Amino acid sequence: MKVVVAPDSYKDACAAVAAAEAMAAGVRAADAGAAVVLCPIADGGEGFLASLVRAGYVEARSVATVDARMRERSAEIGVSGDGQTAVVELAQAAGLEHLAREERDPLCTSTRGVGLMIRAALEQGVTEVVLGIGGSATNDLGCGCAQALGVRFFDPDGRVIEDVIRGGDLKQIAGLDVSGLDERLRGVRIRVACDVTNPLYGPEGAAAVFGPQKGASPAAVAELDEGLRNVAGVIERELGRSIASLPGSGAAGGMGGGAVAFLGAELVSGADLVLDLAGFDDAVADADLVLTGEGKLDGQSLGGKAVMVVARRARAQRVPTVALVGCVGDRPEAAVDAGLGGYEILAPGLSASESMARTAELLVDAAARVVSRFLKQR
Ligand SMILES: Nc1ncnc2c1ncn2[C@@H]1O[C@H](COP(=O)(O)OP(=O)(O)OP(=O)(O)O)[C@@H](O)[C@H]1O
Ligand SMILES: O=C(O)[C@H](O)CO
Repeated sequence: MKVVVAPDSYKDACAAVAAAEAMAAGVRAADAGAAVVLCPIADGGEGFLASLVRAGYVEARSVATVDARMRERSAEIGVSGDGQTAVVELAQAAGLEHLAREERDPLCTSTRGVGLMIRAALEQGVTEVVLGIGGSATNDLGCGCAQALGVRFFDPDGRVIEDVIRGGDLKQIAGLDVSGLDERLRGVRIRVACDVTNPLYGPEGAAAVFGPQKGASPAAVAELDEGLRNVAGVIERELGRSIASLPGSGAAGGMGGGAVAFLGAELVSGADLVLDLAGFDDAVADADLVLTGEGKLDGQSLGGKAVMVVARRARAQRVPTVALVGCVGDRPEAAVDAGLGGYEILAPGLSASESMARTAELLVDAAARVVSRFLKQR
């Protein structure tokens, strides 16, 4: 038999790549001759590139960039085997993890380094850029990134802002000009995998929800929120694009919205993107079964959830999907009604903490159980 294993991460318990390896071991324990294809899933945040490299979807190349406080640093981008697609992870440049606690202040940080990495990707001659965003130290709506790629911003007196734009500068922006955008971006498709679906501003927006973890005080949050609102208005007026309530617009301090407005990017589910890179649809075409999974399966907001994306794509080729889950929340049957073939709880008898500590090992057993049952029923 052939099984495709495509788990999400089990938050706080097991990374997606390790989960996929454990599932594969379980499949082989039940059927030594089984062919197994591993397609672990990742969201756009920190670790996006590393997991795509580990999964073998892209190869890492070293590039020069700057961190959120504009200090030079070396980072990595990923390039696919055919040289057509580059993967750029925002957190490699503008990640919060590169700043010491006292350096964290989204009024003073910028996504300039992300723009430099996109430039490096364009130098490789790719036709597609996949940008993973999240885990940022920034709240600049991607203006620093756009500036590095040729977008010009103007102050209320109509003067070009020459300094690198940081979160604290957003409220001064009164105009912009995208005509100087790097020409190589034309004809390059940019897709953005966001780690969250928040809108740009307001109570659920980038500054209010993620500003504090980046070091913003309540006053700074209010200032950043006002800045995001201001630039969204400028974008709407000058580019005719409304980004405020796009889901994911508020990811990475507004980088999601900025990528759409300045770079013509599409915001997509990380799961769909990763499955494309992994060649999931081709792998499923002649498969008998798909295994997916996550920490907790519940019936709420099933839309963009990785396990449901996997189930939908497998079902389109009439291949059943079973989710191996640590535990269930509210109404897990809703997932089954929405197209999941079924779910298997790793170890219903164990306490949550014990189950979490032993996730990888329990995944081997659960995958073996599901496959044995599947073979018996055939
Ligand atoms: N092995 C496990 N056994 C029991 N519970 C687990 C296990 N692994 C994770 N969990 C539970 O699942 C929770 C995380 O759920 P999940 O991995 O689905 O992430 P999420 O953030 O809820 O959802 P999503 O990744 O879809 O955004 C953990 O906080 C924990 O309560
Ligand atoms: O970078 C951030 O702001 C968070 O990870 C949400 O995207």
